[in-house]
Amino acid sequence: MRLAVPNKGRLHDPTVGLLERAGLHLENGTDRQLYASTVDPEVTVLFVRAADVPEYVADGAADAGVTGLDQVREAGVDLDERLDLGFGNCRLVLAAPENGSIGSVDDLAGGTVATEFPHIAREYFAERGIDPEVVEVSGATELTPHVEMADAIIDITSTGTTLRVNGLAVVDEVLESSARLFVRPDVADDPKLAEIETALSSVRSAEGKRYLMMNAPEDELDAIRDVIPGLGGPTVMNIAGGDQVAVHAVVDERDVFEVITDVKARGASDILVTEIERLVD
Ligand SMILES: Nc1ncnc2c1ncn2[C@@H]1O[C@H](COP(=O)(O)OP(=O)(O)OP(=O)(O)O)[C@@H](O)[C@H]1O
Ligand SMILES: O=P(O)(O)OC[C@H]1O[C@H](OP(=O)(O)OP(=O)(O)O)[C@H](O)[C@@H]1O
Ligand SMILES: [Mg+2]
Repeated sequence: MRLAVPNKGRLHDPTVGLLERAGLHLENGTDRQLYASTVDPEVTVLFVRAADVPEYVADGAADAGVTGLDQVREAGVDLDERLDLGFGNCRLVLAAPENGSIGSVDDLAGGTVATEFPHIAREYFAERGIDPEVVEVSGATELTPHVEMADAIIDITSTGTTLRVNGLAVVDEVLESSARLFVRPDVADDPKLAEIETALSSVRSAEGKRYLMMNAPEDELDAIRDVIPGLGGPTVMNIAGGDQVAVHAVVDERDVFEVITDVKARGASDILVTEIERLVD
């Protein structure tokens, strides 16, 4: 199974980090290398531009890939989306100079729009029954309205800083995007893909969770159970030769503070909190 992942840019580090945490350790991936083997001899990673991932997968050079939904929509290829990976969250928006003449999509009839996403742009305008000229640029799109190249842009925004410092305001949202695992439909049932998917989603499931361990008086167990909002209830183990039990539970990170206070008040001791790398349901 070949997995195409971004070789640089915003999605590279989080993708490699996710593969590592999922246990798919890259064996020989260096900065300049374009492919790497992994601990699984059946899984190879290809490093390509985020924008090229959809084509690599669709053409069969790779079987699955990680990239933004925006890139898959722009490529116009037919891929199955399997997992939202929880990073690369951004919005593709139509934006125009603040306080200018473009206040709605319709104001762009007969106008010009600059974008790195011409395919998405043309589709978006066609759905709205207008046909502005779409000018393709390969970066610094936010500049184009200020040099009379375009009346508006369709570009990525996340914090909104780039739009703001360039005096642009959002006119409409075109697409909400994030990094996802995409596969070619004909490999959808491949058992290796299921393994990769389980590994990646186990990392996602563990995010924001903590493993809590404690000793507790056996006769307080019910009271302690009541205050642990665990995943399917805590695991309880007898400790030989005493009236204490060991209680283990998976708890939401944001509940940990309160749970510790509550279990301590019910006699728990030796409380340990650890991070969880992966959680396979
Ligand atoms: N500001 C952002 N916040 C969150 N995600 C983003 C942001 N900008 C881009 N992305 C996501 O990351 C993907 C890749 O963008 P990135 O900027 O890393 O590469 P690029 O500039 O298109 O390509 P390259 O660096 O190879 O020239 C985008 O398609 C989008 O899904
Ligand atoms: O809303 P913000 O948080 O400001 O993010 C938006 C900016 O991020 C991306 O650019 P990037 O930083 O990836 O630079 P690039 O143009 O070189 O791709 C995107 O093209 C926007 O310009
Ligand atoms: Mg970019």
